[in-house]
Amino acid sequence: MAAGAGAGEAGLCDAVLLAPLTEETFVHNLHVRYKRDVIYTYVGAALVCVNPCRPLPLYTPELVRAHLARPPYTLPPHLYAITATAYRWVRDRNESQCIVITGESGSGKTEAARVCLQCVVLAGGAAGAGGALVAAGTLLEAFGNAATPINHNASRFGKLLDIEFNFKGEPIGGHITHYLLEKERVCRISEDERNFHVFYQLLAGADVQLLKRLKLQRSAMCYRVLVGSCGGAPPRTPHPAPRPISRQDTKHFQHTKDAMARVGVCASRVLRVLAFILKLGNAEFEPTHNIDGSIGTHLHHHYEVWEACELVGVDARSLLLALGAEPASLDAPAHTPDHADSEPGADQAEGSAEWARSLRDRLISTVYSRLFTWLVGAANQALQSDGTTRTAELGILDAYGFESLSHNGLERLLINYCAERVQAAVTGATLRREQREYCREGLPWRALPYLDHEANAELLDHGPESLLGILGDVSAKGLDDDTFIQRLQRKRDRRLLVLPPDHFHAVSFACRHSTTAGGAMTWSEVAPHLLIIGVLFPAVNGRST
Ligand SMILES: Nc1ncnc2c1ncn2[C@@H]1O[C@H](COP(=O)(O)OP(=O)(O)OP(=O)(O)O)[C@@H](O)[C@H]1O
Repeated sequence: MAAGAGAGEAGLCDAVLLAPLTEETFVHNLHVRYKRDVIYTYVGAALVCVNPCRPLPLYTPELVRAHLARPPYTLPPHLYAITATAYRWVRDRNESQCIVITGESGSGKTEAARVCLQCVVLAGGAAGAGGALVAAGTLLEAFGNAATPINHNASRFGKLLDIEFNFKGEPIGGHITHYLLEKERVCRISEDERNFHVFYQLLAGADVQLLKRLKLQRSAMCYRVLVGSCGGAPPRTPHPAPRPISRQDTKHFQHTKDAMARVGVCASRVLRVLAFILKLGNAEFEPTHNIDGSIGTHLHHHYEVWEACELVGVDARSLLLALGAEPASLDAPAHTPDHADSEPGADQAEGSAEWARSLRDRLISTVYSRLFTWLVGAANQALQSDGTTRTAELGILDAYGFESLSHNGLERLLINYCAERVQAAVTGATLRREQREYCREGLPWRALPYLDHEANAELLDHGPESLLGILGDVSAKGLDDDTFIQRLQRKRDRRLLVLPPDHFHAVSFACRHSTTAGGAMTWSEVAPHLLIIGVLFPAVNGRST
């Protein structure tokens, strides 16, 4: 460590130099620096960044060049220093590297990943795959990010970007691996959230002709999936408005279209699928008692379904049959009683309408998730190296941010679990490495007590009696949520608080988060998520940081 590093700065540039090193002194040091707009601080080989929540003049090509030209730790702490160090290992030693970025939602991970990418692209020179890498990032941000109460640009998927280099250190291609898109969002948002950015961009940025071709209205209020409500029937009266479509959305629509062109995606096909989702989301099903005494499901807004199907070449009658709505009910006037609850068979009728709604929601979220996967595939195709021999890779992992919202379902539980696992891997690796170093050098040291992330993660994933183990078992046997909650109750663990009938709290590194066991967690839904867990973490753990 160069003694002069950070000279003239407030506080200490490396928290390792703090004496005594306690949580209070550590936070105080960050605070002192933050007040002077110094957002970066080293902790040994790791870097802590405090989100400034406003643009700072910290990112220039000159600074990238300065960090590339100087050995590590000779300039004040910066993300460029971490990236330049990793880059030099790739270029000079042909050793693959990975930068792992963690933190809770809104802490600045995506911005940090952008800064790392900017540094790599500048370091590698104008030649190569820099443009395609940036375009792929823009595209996935439009389709995979959304505004939440915590962050107006929250990533709703995990992303590992592997940048491939040739022997000269030029980026020649790359590969994106995405993890668990929060697809539930497509059909269910709460009042203070937005759906994925691209929907608002489309409505704001499309010209009149395009809107007409897609049979869309300009206002987001016309689409149930863009209006904050926790699922259920669409609002009959105007709902509290989601954040209005902004001029930013209009501008970003152009960037998204440019990015699609850059990665070779046909924008018109993609936009038709988006319109299909918006319109099908408006289909509403209500229980009906037919004149012949039978019970059925009546479809409202059937023109939306017709138009939606026309856009993507799907047979509307077959789709409605699959959803459980009789095609006859499209034309024939159905009798929808005002007081359906009091009629015999009301439960059964409501059940079939509910079934149709739930199938509709699953369909649109699955279509969106497949569209997203297809876009990632297209981006990867565009990022394929040009045949030049790749010598090493630099990975940038922008994992999920921990968050606890008013309603947390299965997907958020898994997102938080991923954040926990990444945190456990990072803490374990850094602390273990420091301790090994102390031992190797024969230095006297006192073991530091630290939060046991591993135990928190194991509560969720270790063995058949873990939370996910029980969930998998219950789902595989087709048992209901009550059984799931009862089995959790039998588990005695101070990190788990079960609140019947349908809630439980699990402790994590960030806080205690409440999850609702919200029905229909079938094995077919749970299994792919568990598979992701099996794939993500060996990949992260197996790399050097
Ligand atoms: N280095 C920075 N400089 C200026 N603003 C920043 C910086 N880092 C983050 N921000 C601001 O904070 C916001 C949230 O950051 P970001 O989206 O990167 O968080 P995140 O950790 O990726 O969140 P999530 O896990 O929800 O995706 C950004 O939109 C930006 O306004």
